[in-house]
Amino acid sequence: MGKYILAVNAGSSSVKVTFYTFENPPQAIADAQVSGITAPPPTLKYQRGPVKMKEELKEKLNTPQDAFNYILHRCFNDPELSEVASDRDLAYICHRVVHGGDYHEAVKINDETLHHLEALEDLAPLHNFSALEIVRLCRKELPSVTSITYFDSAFHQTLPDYVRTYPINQEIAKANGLRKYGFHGISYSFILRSVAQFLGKPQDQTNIIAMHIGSGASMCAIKEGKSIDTTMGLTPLAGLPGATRSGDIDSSLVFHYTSEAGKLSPGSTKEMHISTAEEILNKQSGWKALTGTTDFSKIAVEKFPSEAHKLAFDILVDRMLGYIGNYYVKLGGQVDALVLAGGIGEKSALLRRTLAEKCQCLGIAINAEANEKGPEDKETVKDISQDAGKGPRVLICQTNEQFEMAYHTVKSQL
Ligand SMILES: Nc1ncnc2c1ncn2[C@@H]1O[C@H](COP(=O)(O)OP(=O)(O)O)[C@@H](O)[C@H]1O
Ligand SMILES: CC(=O)OP(=O)(O)O
Ligand SMILES: [Mg+2]
Repeated sequence: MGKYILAVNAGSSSVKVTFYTFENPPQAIADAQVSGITAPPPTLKYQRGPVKMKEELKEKLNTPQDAFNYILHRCFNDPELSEVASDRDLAYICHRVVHGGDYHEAVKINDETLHHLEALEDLAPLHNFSALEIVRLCRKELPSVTSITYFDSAFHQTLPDYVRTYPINQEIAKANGLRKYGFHGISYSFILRSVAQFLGKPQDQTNIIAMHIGSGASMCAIKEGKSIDTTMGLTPLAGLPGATRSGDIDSSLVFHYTSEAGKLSPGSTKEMHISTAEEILNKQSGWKALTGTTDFSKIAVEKFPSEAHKLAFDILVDRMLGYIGNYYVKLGGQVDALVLAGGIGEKSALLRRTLAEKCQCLGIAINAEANEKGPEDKETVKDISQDAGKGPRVLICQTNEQFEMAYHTVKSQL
């Protein structure tokens, strides 16, 4: 069996891949990311040891599967990365799968488990299809390597019944699996472990309000190490707005938006069925619809380029504040920290400052300089609070979903 782990995080517009050593904790030996798959030309960011590069790709990569295949062969053929040159060098491939239905933990892929996961594809076609295409590709091209799927939803299996249940006909709900699942759980698991360690507390005594704010954004109330509420729902559409997602809206809105809502969208394929309503709310909304950009670094700037940019920023802040208040109360005010993670949470000092200013009534204050500076490259958790002790601390956590999967893979084999 090979000695390395390949961890794959496939999104709709980007694919992130990291190779790790099989040791505790795993060490990254190479990291590659292709983004801009939906807005060509795609770009590759590649890091091997201290060497970092970024290039625009001439290749046509239409899907996350194409991007994964490209990255895999590029790494296998890189003479400077001779440790991983073929499937013989790999012990496991870990895949992030967003929707895991009722699965509580990761599963090894075989005919039966793959079949079960394929049955879930219809519940979350926009999110699961690409990941499963990559799983299928790995089984075909790298048949000697075991694939393990990790689910974003698994962390939220602890949601109480009254949180996970939608008030609709329960027979229909049960028959169709219609409940709140919640996502970004691989990230929340990384955040919980890292923050508990940073605070010097056991995980089962740690209470936090965690925020994973990237192109998909969500929040989670963690009480004594368990998810007790989260903003996403049956699918990642619910809760906060994102780059192209509306987040919470009145569900009847979509029938006023278009009479085609229930019809299949032009983006559907033979294998992947998406309704026009899903397409509009997942792909044509969010801050892209408001401002024309999916890049939040163009929105969260001191002098907003337009009223529309300011509105997009204010909407995100408003929705986040709503959930902070909600979760603060649900945690009985016993909150160790507000934790910001994800591309935006980790990089936008303006967002953090604005939230902190508006949460002063909870005893929250941040250190302006620490906030502006943000975390160093290898600093997993950074405390940016001003007055430790008065209210919850404010922390930045540089989350890492690929690491989390590799870490659990090593741990489960020890
Ligand atoms: N300095 C910054 N300020 C605000 N947003 C930023 C900054 N740098 C990066 N981002 C945003 O982070 C987002 C990507 O976050 P990430 O968690 O990597 O996303 P995902 O995994 O969902 O693709 C993009 O919207 C990007 O514009
Ligand atoms: C669950 C989800 O929204 O994932 P991402 O942020 O990677 O799109
Ligand atoms: Mg992500």
